[in-house]
Amino acid sequence: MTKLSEQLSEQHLTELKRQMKLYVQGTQEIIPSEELEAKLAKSLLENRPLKIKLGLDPSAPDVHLGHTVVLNKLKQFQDNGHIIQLLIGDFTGKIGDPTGKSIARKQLTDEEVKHNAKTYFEQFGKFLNMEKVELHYNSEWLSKLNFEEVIGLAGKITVARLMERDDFEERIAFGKPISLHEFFYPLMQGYDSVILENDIELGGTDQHFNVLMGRHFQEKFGKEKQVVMLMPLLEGLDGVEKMSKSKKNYIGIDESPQEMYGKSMSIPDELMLKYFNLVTNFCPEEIEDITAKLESGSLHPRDAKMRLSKTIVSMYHDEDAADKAEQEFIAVFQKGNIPEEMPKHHWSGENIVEIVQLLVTTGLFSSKSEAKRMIAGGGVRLNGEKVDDATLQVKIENGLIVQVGKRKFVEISVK
Ligand SMILES: Nc1ncnc2c1ncn2[C@@H]1O[C@H](COP(=O)(O)OP(=O)(O)OP(=O)(O)O)[C@@H](O)[C@H]1O
Repeated sequence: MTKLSEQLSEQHLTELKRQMKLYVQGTQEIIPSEELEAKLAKSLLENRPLKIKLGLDPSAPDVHLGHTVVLNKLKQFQDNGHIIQLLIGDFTGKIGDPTGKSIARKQLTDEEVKHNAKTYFEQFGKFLNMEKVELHYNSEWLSKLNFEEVIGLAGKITVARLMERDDFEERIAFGKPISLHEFFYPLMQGYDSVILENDIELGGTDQHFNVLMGRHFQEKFGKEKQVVMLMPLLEGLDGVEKMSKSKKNYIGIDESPQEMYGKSMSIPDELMLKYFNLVTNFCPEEIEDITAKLESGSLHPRDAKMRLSKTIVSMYHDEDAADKAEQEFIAVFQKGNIPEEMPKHHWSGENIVEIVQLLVTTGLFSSKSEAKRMIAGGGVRLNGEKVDDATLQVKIENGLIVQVGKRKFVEISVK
């Protein structure tokens, strides 16, 4: 217990414990945890809300479930009366955040930055009360620094400290260039915290280096140091890589109920509990219950995943849409039925064709060898019948339904 918390009333102490428990839940790392407790204690004593910063690189305008991991944590703070500061890195966006990239990112134009930022705000309204959110653009202060001030800022950090960043180390090791301006990215992100005087900065664990810069520079400028809270990274549909727009392994929060449901059903079983933890609002007891039932075998993983998928759809659409998406999924994939609507392919070739050629011509595969592999794996059906033979000659008929895996369908139409 900190000294400050000793000055708290019983009521405040209970509140402090409640909030600490909430914020710690699901968070991967708090640097340092005792400072978070001290800041919360002070906030209760002085009846002053804390300021929580989230920095956003405006190069990714589509909010996906990965982003919601940090957004849900922000919402907890907002629900408890704290102030959310969203910082759009419009100035830094022009440089390009090198995090996780082995080459320099392309620089964005003013228009691109503005458009992307606007899209972010619209989508964040699904989580946060935007009327209470403070919006900041770092061009407000960064574009005003003169060269002397920039040199002053650079004098407050060593090159060795900047070189600790993994992707810089990697690029040097592989002989790839790093431009000097890229070194300024973490400096600017740190300086944002000096200006915003935020108490906490939130981010995914991939932001570890950047958010620590805020602590470093606030101290150098004689300010109270921010606490850093890092959220675990949510893997995408492939189950391996971080969910990310550029990796195309994401579930966007603006996607249709059917798309969202289908994509959620395709995540690997091993990731299910992580998704329950990070992207739903299930309480720890409910998740423990699901875990125990899965372990004992009394809950089938498919049923648990259906519950997850339905929850995700109802969070971003509504219960009715979630029910409908589920019913459709059951009809199509579990009973082996085919959907009412599917893409049509107007056939203009021979009326007898080899199955692999049919799969390539309809665009279901880009090569015959890929198509052959799928047939060998039992993933191709014609009018619901499994195809075992990759040399099968198919008679083209109007209304023929070609199916690949559980979710891809094409209907052939012949004029
Ligand atoms: N898959 C994820 N899991 C958890 N947090 C994430 C994930 N993707 C992004 N975040 C977090 O969301 C915040 C905003 O991220 P940012 O705008 O840099 O997106 P990004 O990582 O570039 O996304 P993308 O790779 O899809 O373009 C950061 O704190 C980042 O760590």
